[in-house]
Amino acid sequence: MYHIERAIFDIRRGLPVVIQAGDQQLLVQALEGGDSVSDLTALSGSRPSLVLTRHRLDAMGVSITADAACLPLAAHMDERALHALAVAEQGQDEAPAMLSGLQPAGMGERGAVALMRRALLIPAALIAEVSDSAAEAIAQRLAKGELLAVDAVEAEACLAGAPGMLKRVSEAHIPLEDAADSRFVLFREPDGLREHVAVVIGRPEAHTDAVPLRMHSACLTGDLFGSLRCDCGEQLRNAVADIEAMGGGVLLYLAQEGRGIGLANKLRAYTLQDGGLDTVDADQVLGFGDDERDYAVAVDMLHALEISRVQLLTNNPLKMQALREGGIEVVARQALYGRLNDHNHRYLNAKATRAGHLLEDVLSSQR
Ligand SMILES: Nc1nc2c(ncn2[C@@H]2O[C@H](COP(=O)(O)OP(=O)(O)OP(=O)(O)O)[C@@H](O)[C@H]2O)c(=O)[nH]1
Ligand SMILES: [Zn+2]
Repeated sequence: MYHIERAIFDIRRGLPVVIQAGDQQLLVQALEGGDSVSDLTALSGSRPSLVLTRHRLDAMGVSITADAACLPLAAHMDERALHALAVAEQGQDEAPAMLSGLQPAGMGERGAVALMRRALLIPAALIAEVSDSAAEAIAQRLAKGELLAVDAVEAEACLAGAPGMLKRVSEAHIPLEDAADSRFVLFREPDGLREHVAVVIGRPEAHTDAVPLRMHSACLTGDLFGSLRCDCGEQLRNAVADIEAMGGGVLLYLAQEGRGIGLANKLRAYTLQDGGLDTVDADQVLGFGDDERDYAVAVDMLHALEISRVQLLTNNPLKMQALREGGIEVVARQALYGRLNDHNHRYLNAKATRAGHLLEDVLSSQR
């Protein structure tokens, strides 16, 4: 894991890393850099390919069964065309004509996309096989520590986290406006990349039955700034007040900004939504699935807090399912709403119709 986390930092800085897939060596780079194609061509001695996810290809009208596919880049393809293919910031796509020659992604290519996802970048990768003529120079750079090499299998597994390895780091009493007796407990994932907070309200252990629980995914725009595009800020505050009124419980504040795609990608998705896409389609155009969140970390936090039976404050059936699959007993669900407004009603409608969220009550109040 040690190499993987360092590789993620290099990738986020726009540097190439080597992925070792069997006896094949691939150079991998994110798309968010500058002259990445020419740099990668020079370094590898071969022509790069672009790895795109099934979701991204689907959005361009190409259906594949594998998770990702690889497009050899034509010599004339410039950075702008590449970005149109992978990033889609311009909105709907001019891309399909450029998609001939797709090949199934191998282990190395899949590992590359997993690294991009974990790094919260666009889930597409530039990739080039290290040619015989470049092998010696690459070996020297690896030996000097100027380049990092990671194993393809480890790269592909980097999204799964390390169950049971979450570190409880620090805690403090933080009186909240709606819940004066609150304690923030900070947890850090073993690779050091993400931190999550459990807000322990009152004395959850006093519940002899199920502990009131909110699992809240971070939303900088809504939680902190009161963005009207979503209902997160109000849900967050209402959850604290509800848990206090229920006699105490826990709110898990999870580092899953933008349903796990990260803030940079959420802002891209918002721009695509301004062009007419709904919240699910916008994520798909960027290359993501309907919901990229994994709640294993929440299950770990509950284990650390010795909580195994909960009443969950949510409208999202996937959260209940994920907890049950993680061995937590969800004995009841309580709805949790924010207010509808002119800016968020399309978002909430899409959550209900596309993602199965239980929002009938709040949406029907507007009809
Ligand atoms: N990708 C993406 N994420 C969004 C958008 N709007 C809000 N979000 C994110 O969606 C998540 C919402 O989190 P939650 O409120 O915990 O979860 P939920 O799935 O709405 O379910 P409940 O609130 O529990 O019913 C946050 O991470 C937000 O940042 C959007 O348009 N696109
Ligand atoms: Zn939000």
